[in-house]
Amino acid sequence: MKSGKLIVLTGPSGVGKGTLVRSLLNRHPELYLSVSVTTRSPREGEIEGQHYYFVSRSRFEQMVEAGELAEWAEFAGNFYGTPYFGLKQGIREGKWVILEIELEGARQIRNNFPQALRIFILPPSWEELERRLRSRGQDSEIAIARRLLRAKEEIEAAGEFDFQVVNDDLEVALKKLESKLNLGELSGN
Ligand SMILES: Nc1nc2c(ncn2[C@@H]2O[C@H](COP(=O)(O)OP(=O)(O)O)[C@@H](O)[C@H]2O)c(=O)[nH]1
Ligand SMILES: Nc1ncnc2c1ncn2[C@@H]1O[C@H](COP(=O)(O)OP(=O)(O)O)[C@@H](O)[C@H]1O
Repeated sequence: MKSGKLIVLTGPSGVGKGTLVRSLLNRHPELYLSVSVTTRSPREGEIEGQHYYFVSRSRFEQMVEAGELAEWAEFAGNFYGTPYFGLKQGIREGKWVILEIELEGARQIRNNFPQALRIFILPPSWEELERRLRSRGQDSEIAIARRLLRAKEEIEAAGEFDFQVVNDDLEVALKKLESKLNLGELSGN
């Protein structure tokens, strides 16, 4: 894999990773999002193969044993992993592959693909992170509490990443990401 072609995006749940990635993908066709497998249940509106591949715990374990995942981790009671087939597909298409993954997975990628560019997304404040998680209105109180607990650990590890971007104003954060990734000007579409 050529240098700079693998991008890891990590940050606490609710910080806006998904929102940022969707905007980047809309504006830059050279980017490719790797779709993860997860044992989490689909949220309302989530589409199989687009947001995630939703699998059973036993299917996930099979994939781990068969060596089909480039990295995997447990997060807030569910398993998540990056299938090699998505990475390969993105590379075949000559694209920059983005992995939107949590901290443990990002650490595995650092060990296995040291050339990957690793970015950490920070919230403007703790209060705002909590507000975003709740306002998304997609998770139970237990799921939110687990995500907030994990968020503390993740934010403490932000310094391990190549650079950090604060997602306060969305457009400002997008521009910063684009400039760091050398993606050129937003087309505005
Ligand atoms: N290690 C790893 N983490 C993943 C993967 N896919 C998603 N995640 C992370 O798992 C965490 C939970 O994701 P999700 O349940 O969709 O919740 P959300 O981030 O709050 O929308 C987030 O930090 C994701 O970035 C993956 O393939 N591997
Ligand atoms: N810059 C921002 N300012 C205000 N709200 C935002 C911003 N970025 C994302 N959000 C909102 O915060 C919530 C969580 O965003 P999401 O992309 O789902 O986060 P993540 O993928 O990191 O869990 C969503 O309701 C989203 O619309």
